Amino acid sequence: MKDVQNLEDTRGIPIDRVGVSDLRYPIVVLDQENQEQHSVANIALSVDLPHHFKGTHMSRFVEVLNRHHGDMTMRTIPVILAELQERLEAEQTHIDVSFPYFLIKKAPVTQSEGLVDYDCCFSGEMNGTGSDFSLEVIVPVTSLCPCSKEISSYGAHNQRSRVAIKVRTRKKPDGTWDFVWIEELIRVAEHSASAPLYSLLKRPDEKFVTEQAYDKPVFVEDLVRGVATELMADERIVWFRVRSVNEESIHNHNAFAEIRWSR
Ligand SMILES: Nc1nc2c(ncn2[C@@H]2O[C@H](COP(=O)(O)OP(=O)(O)OP(=O)(O)O)[C@@H](O)[C@H]2O)c(=O)[nH]1
Repeated sequence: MKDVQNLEDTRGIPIDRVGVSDLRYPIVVLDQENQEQHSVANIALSVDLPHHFKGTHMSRFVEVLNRHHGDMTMRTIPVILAELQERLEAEQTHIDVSFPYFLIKKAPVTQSEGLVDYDCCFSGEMNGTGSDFSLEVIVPVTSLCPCSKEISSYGAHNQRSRVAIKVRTRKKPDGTWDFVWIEELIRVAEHSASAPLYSLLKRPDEKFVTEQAYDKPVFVEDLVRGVATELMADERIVWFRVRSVNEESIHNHNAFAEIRWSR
């Protein structure tokens, strides 16, 4: 059977990234409370393709993924990237693993438990000079406007905000990266907000979070500065990007702010 992918291409045009995307796959990630958590990821795997190759070997991406049975951590991802380099004879390999992470949240007064979902993404890259890993968590929170509260006789406009925190951690002497839990980044975002979000609130809880938000008004600028302050003080973090988008309740548009920083 002819191997078309192995034919030569004569146009002299290398391809930066080629591979598979939107591959839905069951994964297992580390969970601070329960050791591990099962989820379903949307995965993209790719490699670079030198100009003289007609095509990459797409089936091998899935073969490599299958060998790891969905075990997705900052320790297994470099191994997957190295295997992709070898199986696909590639210089550069990339992986993006996007998945929902669920946290049991206890309501502030009744302690009623409910699950809140957080969009997360592990991204990894490996090339001839080294490797890179980043973790991103998008944390929905409440923000209540300081200006609205100050100028109004009563009430203040408030809304849901999505705080996206993407971090890179310090590389240790053994070549692995310092570890940061998803839960830690969720807490950092919630510390900067007017109030956290919950899935289950009884009336005493609703009263609590309503007054909690009113007592802690924050601009979108305060949200990102609060996160930045905490991450800058964390020696494990060597780079971060924090971006908050407020789905403004008084406008038909959003407010946003972003800080990028490296140590
Ligand atoms: N490079 C490339 N492959 C494609 C494209 N469309 C489909 N394919 C894939 O080509 C794959 C088969 O090629 P290979 O992965 O090389 O399969 P193979 O040659 O049997 O396996 P190896 O011996 O490991 O190379 C199929 O799984 C298709 O998904 C495309 O546009 N480009």
